Amino acid sequence: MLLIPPVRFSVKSPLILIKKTKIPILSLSPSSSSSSSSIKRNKDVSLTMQAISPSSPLKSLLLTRRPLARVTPKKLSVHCIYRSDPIHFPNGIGSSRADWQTSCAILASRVVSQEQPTDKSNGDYGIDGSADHVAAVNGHKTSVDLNLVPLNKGSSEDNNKAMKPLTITDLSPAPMHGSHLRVAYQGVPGAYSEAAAGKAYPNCESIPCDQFEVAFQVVELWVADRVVLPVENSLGGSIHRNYDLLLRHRLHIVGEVQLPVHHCLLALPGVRKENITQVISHPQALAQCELSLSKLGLNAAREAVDDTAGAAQHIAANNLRDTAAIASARAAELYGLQILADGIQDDSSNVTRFVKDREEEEEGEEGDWKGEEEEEEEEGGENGYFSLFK
Ligand SMILES: O=C(O)C(=O)C[C@]1(C(=O)O)C=C[C@@H](O)C=C1
Repeated sequence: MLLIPPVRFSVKSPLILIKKTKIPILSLSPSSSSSSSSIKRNKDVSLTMQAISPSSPLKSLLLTRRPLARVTPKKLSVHCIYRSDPIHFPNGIGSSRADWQTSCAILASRVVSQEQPTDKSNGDYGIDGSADHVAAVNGHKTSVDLNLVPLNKGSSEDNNKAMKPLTITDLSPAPMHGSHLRVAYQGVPGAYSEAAAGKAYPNCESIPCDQFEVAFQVVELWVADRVVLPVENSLGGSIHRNYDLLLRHRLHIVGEVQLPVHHCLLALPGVRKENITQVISHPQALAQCELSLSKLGLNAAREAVDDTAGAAQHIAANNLRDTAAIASARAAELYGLQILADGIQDDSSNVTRFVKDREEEEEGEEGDWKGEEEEEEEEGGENGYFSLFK
């Protein structure tokens, strides 16, 4: 797993950005009512995904449609500012993925061209360059707009890209194996789900998402290749909400990984147990440490938040000197907190079971990814924790 280098909290939050992206309006449902939609169009028709960071992981993807003047297809590139390099698609097909994205941009331009304003006074997008943009179809003059991709005069390189037709390989799902597999998880860096992603897919590029729903969507939209999500804990039992999500989405379970969960009580440096009036964490983590918290003599209210590392991050961001978080030692390191107590899970063999999902396979594809799991088992992958659900 490509572990994200620890960031000091004072440093601007790490971002993953989709820059100046021209992508088609896919089956992206504006299902979230979140007001903090992360994809916006700028005035140059770009879609911009902003602020995917520990403080603000990948959020629900909402598109707003506006009248558009002109579309110039460009490549999609996803950047994480922990690393200076763009995300590469595994097994050497980076260029074909880029081509796919360019091709999608062509489709997008066809969609958005239907929204183009009727003012063509600048003659910008007529294929023949004429201002009134009258096209000939089958020898007949017609005033119907053909919605053609605009040609950049003088730029044959751009035009070649724009004219490239889609092929079957452009439509194949994201590559499966090797390094830089992109794995979505719910939470911020330091969450146990991030650790599970790294255990399930060593060398993967983990993608934090603020909600499980978003983690599912990013796989469906090929922003990520996999999602890893907790379904069961040895103390807390089944996580029903995630089973529901599995039923609702077109993702397929391809394996499981079990993660020993070792909780710590974290607070700002210098804060003592006696100062703590509130303990915040993921509800599962609170449940898994209930007895230990009492034994520690903490006279503190419990408050549930979205994920354990998010709790640690919240304390650091808001300089909360009366609040402690239950989270991992890695979260302490990432957000500059001290460990007040270590190993506070009530059961020393506290284990959470995560499943690995990928987009549902197309017909005829099954053999490939099944082989992938079998291969991992043969290699003793995940210390024998893998099992197939199929
Ligand atoms: O909050 C996190 O760090 C998570 O990864 C979620 C989660 C869970 O949903 O059960 C994962 C493992 C632990 O059991 C506690 C919390």
